[in-house]
Amino acid sequence: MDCKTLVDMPTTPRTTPVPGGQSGQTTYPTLVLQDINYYVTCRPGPWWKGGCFRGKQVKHVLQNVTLDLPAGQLIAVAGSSGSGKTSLLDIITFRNEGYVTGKMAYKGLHCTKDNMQKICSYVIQADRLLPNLTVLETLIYYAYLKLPGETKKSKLEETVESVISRMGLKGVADSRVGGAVVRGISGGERRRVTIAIQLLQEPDILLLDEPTTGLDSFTARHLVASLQQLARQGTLVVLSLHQPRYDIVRMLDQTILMSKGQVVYSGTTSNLVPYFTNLGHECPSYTNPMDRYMDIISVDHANSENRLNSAQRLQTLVEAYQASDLFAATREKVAEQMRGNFVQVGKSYRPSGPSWFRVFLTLVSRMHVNLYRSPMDLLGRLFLMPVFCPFLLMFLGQMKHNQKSIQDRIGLLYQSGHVPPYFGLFNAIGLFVALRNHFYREGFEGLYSSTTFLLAYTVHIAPFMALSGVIFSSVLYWGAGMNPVADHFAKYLAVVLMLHLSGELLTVAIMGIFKNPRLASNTTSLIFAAASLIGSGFLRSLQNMLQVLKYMSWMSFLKYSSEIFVALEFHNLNLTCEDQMQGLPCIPSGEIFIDSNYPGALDHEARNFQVMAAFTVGFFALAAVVFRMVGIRILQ
Ligand SMILES: Nc1ncnc2c1ncn2[C@@H]1O[C@H](COP(=O)(O)OP(=O)(O)OP(=O)(O)O)[C@@H](O)[C@H]1O
Repeated sequence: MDCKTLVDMPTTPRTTPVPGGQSGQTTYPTLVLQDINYYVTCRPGPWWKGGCFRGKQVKHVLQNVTLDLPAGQLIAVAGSSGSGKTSLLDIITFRNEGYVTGKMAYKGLHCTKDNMQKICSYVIQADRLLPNLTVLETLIYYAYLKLPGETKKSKLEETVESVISRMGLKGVADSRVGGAVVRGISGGERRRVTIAIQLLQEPDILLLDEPTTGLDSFTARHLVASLQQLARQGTLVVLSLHQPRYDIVRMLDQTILMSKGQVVYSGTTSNLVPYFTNLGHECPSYTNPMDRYMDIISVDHANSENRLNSAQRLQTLVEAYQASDLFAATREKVAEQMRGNFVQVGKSYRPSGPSWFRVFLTLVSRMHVNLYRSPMDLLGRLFLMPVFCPFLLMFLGQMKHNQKSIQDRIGLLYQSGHVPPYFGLFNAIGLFVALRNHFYREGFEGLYSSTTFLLAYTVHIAPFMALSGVIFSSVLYWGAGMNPVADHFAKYLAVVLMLHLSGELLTVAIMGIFKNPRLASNTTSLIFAAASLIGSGFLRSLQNMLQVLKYMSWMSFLKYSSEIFVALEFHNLNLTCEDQMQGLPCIPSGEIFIDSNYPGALDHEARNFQVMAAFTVGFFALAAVVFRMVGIRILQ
């Protein structure tokens, strides 16, 4: 197969008319882009070479891109790395970071972020799926998140089944998706699941960024064939491709060739060879035309002479395209659509999505199932904190009622205040990252807000946290022989639970700022250490601290938990003086210890509980604000 067979390729029969089309003439809806220019600002060089001190540079990523993209055809945007393919798809879906000029319209309506989010689905390069769910479960959960609230269960399952068979996933419907750590379905199947998710809502426009990257030739061909079929059913399918193989090129109805942010060719794939041959760039026999044309439109950076020659050739090709009849026809079509003179198909925007409550329940259920399916994660969340108790008990044993036991009690209370938030941190670092990445993708699609996500996360961890906290507190409290009053134990447990939850929520908030989990972990550890140093009073008496540190200690949540712990443990505690150290006064009762080290702790109990609760709620609010302000990261 070679260039000749590509010329002979039949052009797509466009037979399905849409309402309003003139008889005998097919008028598929078209997405039109008019004079799109895209600019991004970037630093000239890295910061360690002084980039921070030089002014930002403006990069012209896309230049005067005018395209008409009709539905019903499989359209590919091809070009070498950095040619602007992803940027073009980003602009269509309003995911771009920089500044855009130009116009975009679909079905007679100017495109806005809101309406494009509703009619357009975007398959990014990476597959972000929860590894422990099966293919069927993944799609069912997405159906609950995407389809209108009134959709009946039977209809929802029918939709999922139809998408599964369209994407050829029947054989793996009950297989685990898997990921980097857990073995699951193949990479190609994962790609198809990602695409299937986007088909649940039957989008008008489906964009795919390099969907064949990393796939073997058979899987890639199968995937593109599925997309071709989808396009034939009337969907506008645009995919970006690096350097497609010949069998894939043959399936493409339209090809857009890009280089350095400029369109070098846009038209039918069958016209590709005659077009370039006319320009004096023949395609030798037995050559993949896409390889040939990709070579001639790329800028060769091997040396300055090659660079100059290839850049000049590119410029000539761009000018030739802009002077061609092909481009004139495109401009005319686009201008006509922009004038609104074409058939108005009407607003086919989807009905509103599911209710907030349905989305919330779906998220909680999905997070639970994902956790239950991973025994190690589940065991870690439940038992890592309690496993710490035997070590503490081995070290302390049953506490006595003598003078030395004061130090033991301080050590025990110190650990009681530190272990729960630190294990909250470990849990968040281990288990939140995958969910966060998932949220970035789904949040971008507008499926739910950051507050809904964080609320679902908090509700899903609550039972595990409660069980883990109850085991930890019971073993430590009764095992070490702390103040044996049921009421005191209940209050101790409440503080442990609040500390555990606060630690996890603060880590989650920090992970909203730092993408890198290790950086988030270190930052949160530092905050905990600082809070302990200035607030707990276990490392240094609060009475002897500098005044400024005393003021700062009010900001430490460990100040309040420590006061509660000390009041609970030392209240009504009688101590013997038999082991009194020479030169040191005997402390015969817990009240004396409280008065000299934590004055007023007994009276402040209610206030301390309220502040602890406020910190817990505050950390949740902080996480919600951070995720909202920092925004949803674009993860390709
Ligand atoms: N936000 C941005 N900041 C800086 N440069 C950017 C930004 N977005 C795009 N670019 C630059 O614009 C050019 C086109 O990028 P784009 O990702 O669209 O290319 P591409 O054709 O999709 O490449 P690839 O095939 O490697 O994914 C590149 O040189 C890229 O560095």
